[in-house]
Amino acid sequence: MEAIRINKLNKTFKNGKKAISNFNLTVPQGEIFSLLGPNGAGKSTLINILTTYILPTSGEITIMGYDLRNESQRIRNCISCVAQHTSIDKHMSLKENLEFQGRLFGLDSSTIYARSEELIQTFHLAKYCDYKVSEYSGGVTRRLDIAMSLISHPKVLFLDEPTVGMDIESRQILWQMIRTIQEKFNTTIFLTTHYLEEAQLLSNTICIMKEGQPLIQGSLTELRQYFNEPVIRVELTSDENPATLLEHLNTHSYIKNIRIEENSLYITVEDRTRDFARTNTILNENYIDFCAVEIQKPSLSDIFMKFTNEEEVE
Ligand SMILES: Nc1ncnc2c1ncn2[C@@H]1O[C@H](COP(=O)(O)OP(=O)(O)OP(=O)(O)O)[C@@H](O)[C@H]1O
Repeated sequence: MEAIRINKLNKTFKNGKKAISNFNLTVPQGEIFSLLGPNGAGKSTLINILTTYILPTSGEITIMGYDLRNESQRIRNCISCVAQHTSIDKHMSLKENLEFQGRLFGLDSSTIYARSEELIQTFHLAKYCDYKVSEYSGGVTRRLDIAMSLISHPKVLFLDEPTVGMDIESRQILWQMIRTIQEKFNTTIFLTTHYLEEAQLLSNTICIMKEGQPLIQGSLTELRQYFNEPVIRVELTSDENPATLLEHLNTHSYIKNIRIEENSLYITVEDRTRDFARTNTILNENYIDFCAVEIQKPSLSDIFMKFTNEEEVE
C-alpha cells in the first residue's frame, strides 16, 4: 500500500495565489521520500496540507488509506510532523518532554515509559538526561524533537528541512538517525530539504517541484536516466581561478551548462568522448593547470539545475 497518494491536488490561497497546481504524487510505505524545489515552489504548502494543517482547494489525498477530508483525525493519529521551529519545552527535562508528548497522544504511563526508554537508547540520548534542555546545542535539540515525534509510533513522519543551519557533524548524526527510524520502525519519512546532498544520500525517491507542480519524480538512478547528459569534472590546481577557465569554455557551443564548486567545474556536455577530448584541448591550449579531468554521472545538483533552471538554495 502507498503511504501517501495525492491526486489532482490544487491549493489557491484567499489572495488568489495558486501555490499547488494539479499535483499528483505517490509515496510507497517505508520509504524515505525527499521533496525538493526552489524557494516558493510550494513545499511548505504541500506539507501543511498533508499534515491536515490547511485544507486543499480541490483534489484527493489519502494517507495510510485514510481520506484527508473525511478522516483527518485518523490521519493525525498516524502521522507526526517536525517543523522547523522546535516544539520542545525548555523548562522540562528530556524525559519530561517525552512524557508530555506521549500524554498528548493519549498514551498510558507504562507505554510512555517503555517507548521513552527505547527512544533514548536507540538515539543515544541517555547522556543528555542529566542536563537541562535549555543547555542543549541546536543539533541535540533537533534530535530530541525528532525522538519526541516518534513516541506515538507514527506510520508517516514529516520532516520540514530537518538539518537547516546545522554543522556537518550534527547533520551526519541526524542523517544516521533518519536511517535508523526507517530501518527500526519502518516509518515512511517525507522530508523537504534545500540540501541536495542530503536528498541524494538519504532518499529512496526524490521529487523536484517548481511553481506548485512536480517536475520529475523517481529514484536517483531513474532521475539520472531522464538526464541523459554526461558531466565532465575539471579540478583545477589551487593557484588557478575557475573564472578564467569559465571564460574560455563559455565561447564553445558544445557546452550546455557549467557549475562551479570550490576549485572544480562541472561541465554538462553533449557527447562524452568527443567533448572530453575538446575540454582537454581547451585546457592545454590555454595553459590551465589542473589536477583531474573526468567524466561523471550527473549529480542531483546537475539534475536540479536542469529541471528548475536554478541553483541549490543554501
Ligand atoms: N498563506 C498564504 N497566502 C498567500 N500566499 C501564500 C501563502 N502561503 C504561501 N503562499 C505563496 O505560495 C507559494 C508557495 O509557498 P511555499 O511557502 O509553500 O513555498 P516553499 O517551497 O515552501 O518555499 P521555501 O522553500 O522558501 O519555504 C509562494 O509564492 C508563497 O508566497
